[in-house]
Amino acid sequence: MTIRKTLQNNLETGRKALAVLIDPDKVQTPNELAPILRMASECYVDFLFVGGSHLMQNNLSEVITEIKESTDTPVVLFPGSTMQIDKNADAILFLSLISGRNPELLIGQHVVAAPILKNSGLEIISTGYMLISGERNSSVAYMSNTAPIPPDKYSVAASTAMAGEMLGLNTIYMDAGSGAPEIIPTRMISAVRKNISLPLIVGGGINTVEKARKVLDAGADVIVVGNAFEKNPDLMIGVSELIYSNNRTLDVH
Ligand SMILES: CC(C)=CCC/C(C)=C/CC/C(C)=C/CC/C(C)=C/COP(=O)(O)OP(=O)(O)O
Ligand SMILES: O=P(O)(O)OC[C@@H](O)CO
Ligand SMILES: [Mg+2]
Repeated sequence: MTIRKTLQNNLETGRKALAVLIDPDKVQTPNELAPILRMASECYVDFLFVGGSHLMQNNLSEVITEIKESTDTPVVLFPGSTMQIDKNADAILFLSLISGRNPELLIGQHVVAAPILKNSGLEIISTGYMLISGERNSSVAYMSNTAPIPPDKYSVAASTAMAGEMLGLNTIYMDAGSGAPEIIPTRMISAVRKNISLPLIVGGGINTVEKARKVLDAGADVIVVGNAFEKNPDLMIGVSELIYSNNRTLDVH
């Protein structure tokens, strides 16, 4: 089954999913990934997202090879640019930065990437990527040269997601930015959830089980955790149990 289909089924059944974000820049040699990959294979992890807003090292393909050697969990590229395409992954979030007004990130890089992706064998998951601002400027906001949506503008967020759905995108990804001190306000997540019927991915600043619960309860279908697992891989146990306990209840019925 494709990842798109899995996400669509999850939306219909109420299943939730956990994506662990691996930043290739945070490892000097691929074997440094061992602790996080071991933890991910022991926990209930649905996807491994791989990418960064800006990569300093040219090690994406090595990192993906290492991941593929140690786990069957689907690897989904989460690219900051067209340079982050690797056909050994399973899928790619084909991000269009719909919260911004930078044409390069709305459609420009997509035109460049399209012929390469077409022959890559990667599953393409078109994704309306929405940055939400917090008290700190995120790497993505800076790198993309775009203004994120203010955290109290719920109707702007909902309308942006609705437009993404009407344009035919497969998913919406709301991101507070990597390492954000606060998660996206739950009222904003709910406002988006109520107005679209696409799988909703939410990430940025999820660094406790309680924050993960809030984001899931507000309506996220997939939560993405990066920084917190890099600092403390053991946190994956609690967060994945939260997802598992939600999904297990659904299996019983
Ligand atoms: C069309 C293709 C193939 C590429 C373009 C993709 C687009 C439009 C990207 C939009 C903007 C962007 C730069 C997104 C990057 C998102 C990302 C991988 C964030 C991961 O977090 P970091 O911001 O790297 O975290 P750290 O600051 O912790 O390193
Ligand atoms: O690193 P964290 O804060 O978990 O963020 C994950 C991801 O949504 C960033 O783009
Ligand atoms: Mg990074």
